[in-house]
Amino acid sequence: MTTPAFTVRAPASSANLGPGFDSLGLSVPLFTTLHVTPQATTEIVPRGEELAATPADESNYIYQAMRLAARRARRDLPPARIEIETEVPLARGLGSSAAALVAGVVAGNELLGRPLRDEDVLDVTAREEGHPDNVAPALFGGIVIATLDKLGTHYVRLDPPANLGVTVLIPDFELSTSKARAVLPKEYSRADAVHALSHAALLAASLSVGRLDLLRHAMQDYIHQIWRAPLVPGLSDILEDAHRFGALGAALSGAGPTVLCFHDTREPTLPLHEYLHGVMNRNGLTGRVLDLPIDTAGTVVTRHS
Ligand SMILES: Nc1ncnc2c1ncn2[C@@H]1O[C@H](COP(=O)(O)OP(=O)(O)O)[C@@H](O)[C@H]1O
Ligand SMILES: N[C@@H](CCOP(=O)(O)O)C(=O)O
Repeated sequence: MTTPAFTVRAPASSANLGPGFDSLGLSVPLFTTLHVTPQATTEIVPRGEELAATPADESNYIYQAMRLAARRARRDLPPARIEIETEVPLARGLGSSAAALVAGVVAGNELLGRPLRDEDVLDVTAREEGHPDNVAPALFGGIVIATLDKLGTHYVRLDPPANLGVTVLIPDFELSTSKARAVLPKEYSRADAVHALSHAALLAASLSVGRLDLLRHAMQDYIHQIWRAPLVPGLSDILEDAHRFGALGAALSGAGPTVLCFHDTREPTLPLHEYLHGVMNRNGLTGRVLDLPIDTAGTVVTRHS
């Protein structure tokens, strides 16, 4: 590969964290990376097995995202060679589409000489994807609480509390976000609404002041996980039992099928890994279990001279 003019690196994200449906998420250090070189014609080069099925032409989601930046800036996108790599598994609930969207909009903005501010990038990407709980952590890193409504996108970014780490179980099967949204009810009772808003508020507050002891209670959710559980074998068991193996709290990551557990980084995670592998085995699944820190950098642009 010739040296690109610049590289954009956007992280994966874990959305919802239980009750924070469409509003609360965090970023983890698995990256989608774009290497961009201005040249006379546009060339899209997806690399690696994970991206083998993604198009190598202008219909590629990342190129479409770059054009969104140009449209927002009312400019034409200059032609470039765009090489795409990713460590984010697609359609597993780790925000691969948000990482692609954010990376693309940031790359388009960079190619245009940065006419858009971070707030514009957030607004464009949140409107496009509809899930600020993925795009805001992918853009800013850390833990983000965000709202998206007709007044725009508003957010607060938190640095992760000390000693808080993440363990993810990433099954080998794909589950598209649209399929996992289609199983959700259209309406909820007042009791469900009160349960969700009180637990989401407690979760945001607990994360902001480092009350790790409250996470397990605060992460209870009846808005989306019970409806999605039939699509994710073993999820209900993990939500019920993971605390007995060291998890500080557990949730479906995004729309699944990945499951996220919080752990205390001062404690061994081997019992949790053994438990999670056991759940997969009992349900006839294969997959990976990884310990990850919470990413704090968000999307990073590196210029190569
Ligand atoms: N790096 C990428 N390049 C092109 N398309 C991508 C990339 N990452 C994700 N996508 C698109 O996003 C889809 C997955 O989005 P989605 O179902 O929302 O799951 P996820 O939870 O991974 O975001 C993929 O099937 C693919 O169409
Ligand atoms: N709040 C959304 C989040 C989807 O996240 P993804 O990583 O699965 O794309 C939802 O729960 O539908």
